[in-house]
Amino acid sequence: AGLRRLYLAVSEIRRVRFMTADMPGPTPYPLIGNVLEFAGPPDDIYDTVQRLFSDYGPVMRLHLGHLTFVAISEPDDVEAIVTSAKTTDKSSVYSSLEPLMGAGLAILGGETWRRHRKAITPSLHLDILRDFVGIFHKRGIAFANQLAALEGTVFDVTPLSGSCANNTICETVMSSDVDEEDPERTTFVDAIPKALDHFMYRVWHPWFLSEWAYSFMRSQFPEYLEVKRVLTAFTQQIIRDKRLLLRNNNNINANNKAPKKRQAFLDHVLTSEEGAALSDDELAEEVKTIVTIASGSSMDALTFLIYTLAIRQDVQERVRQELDDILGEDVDRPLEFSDMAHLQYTERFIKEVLRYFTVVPVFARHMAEDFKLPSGYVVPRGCQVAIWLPYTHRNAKYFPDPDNFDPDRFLPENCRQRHPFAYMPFSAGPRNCIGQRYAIMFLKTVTAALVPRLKFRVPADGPKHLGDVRLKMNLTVSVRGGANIEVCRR
Ligand code: HEM
Repeated sequence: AGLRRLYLAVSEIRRVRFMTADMPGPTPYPLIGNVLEFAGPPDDIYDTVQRLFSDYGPVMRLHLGHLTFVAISEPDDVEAIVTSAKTTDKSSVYSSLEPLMGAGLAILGGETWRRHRKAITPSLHLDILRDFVGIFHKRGIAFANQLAALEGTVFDVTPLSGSCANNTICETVMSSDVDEEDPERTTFVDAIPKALDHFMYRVWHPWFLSEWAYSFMRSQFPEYLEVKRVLTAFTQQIIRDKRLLLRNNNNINANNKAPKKRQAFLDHVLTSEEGAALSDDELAEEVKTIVTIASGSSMDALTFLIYTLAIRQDVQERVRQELDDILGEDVDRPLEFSDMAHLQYTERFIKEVLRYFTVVPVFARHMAEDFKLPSGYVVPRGCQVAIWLPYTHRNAKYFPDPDNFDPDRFLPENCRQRHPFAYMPFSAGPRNCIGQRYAIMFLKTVTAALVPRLKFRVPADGPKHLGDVRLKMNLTVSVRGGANIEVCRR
């Protein structure tokens, strides 16, 4: 039976290779395929994919060991993949993330994914997010104070954005105050990019996707195990703390005192009808997924936002002006949910940041059946389809003068004619980001806390133009060499 399975697997690989042979892409070597393209330093990978894509795109075939990826970028192709009910299963490479990030929504497939998605989505409803604005504001002020204390120095804002994002996520997931000084928290935030570095390394060296095979990689496996331990220990702690808090709240109720207002995401999942579909263990895995994914992506988004303000003083001034108009004399007034709709330039600015620096640059699906793309290629079953968004987001057909940073591209009159799938930093369709609105509200509120208090700039040897910013990627994109900035109080 083992031999038969091997024979079938090899036949499938040969079928995939045969059916993708006429697609554009670099010439593969036998067995290893195109992995040598990525043999340089890991920090080069982003530039390598961009280079390959401009040579071969908008549809490109890559063989990585036994896996074949078809990378797409044209909005019609992307739309077909992300909206089809037949292509909701994630690429098999993501399963190697499970020990690090949990068996949660981002990784699961089939019926289990559907059940989890139904259980979780209602707990990020707008009515619930409304309650989070106060936490976003509080965390934004704490972040502003932390940055103000660094006045007179040059520093990489990335880890600090990471702590702000993680403190916020934990507080909104848990509804308890977080201990900012907790060394476990700092270790956890540091572990997220490391975890993603391991993941990326294994994608480009796919024979290490199995944990067993990776254990032979003596130079990396011990650190991998440590990262896994840190991520797991921290999320277990969150759930333990939450249980304790719920028990204490119940005791307060029993003593007939006023119960604490429930507003955390986890409270909603635990008490909602939909959330009951998840067992305790499944919920623990979801918390692990959400805390790591949300912290990691929000960290990079917040860093790009601040870095853009530092490089583009004119944009910073317009954001400040808008906040000045909304907050007036009272800079200390906490931003409220009702203010969100008035922050129109700030919203366009955030959208443009997420176009210009696509935080999640690529995501991939597994093809269970042959699938004909609108561009004409047939993607065979067993193939992985990767959506390479930086190419889409910088396509002059949809974004004229694409390397120019211009928030006004997102004025309603400038969006009307645009293909709806030309801009999708949060993906789209049934597997889109469940944290999209959360992320936008978080970024808006933190911007409103930072900009009236602080002025950002880059040091003299920093990039003069946004186009000079070099990028690197693991699962998310970040600034190569660190997002070094200076701040001064206003
Ligand atoms: C600016 C910040 C963020 C960006 C750019 C982003 C982007 C994305 C993208 C592109 C996907 C689709 C990935 C795929 O199909 O493989 C995704 C999925 C997901 N995101 Fe986000 N995200 C952000 C913030 C958040 C936040 C704050 C949360 C939670 C509160 C979150 C939770 C998730 C989850 C759970 C999924 C998986 C959904 C599923 O597969 O059903 N994200 N995100």
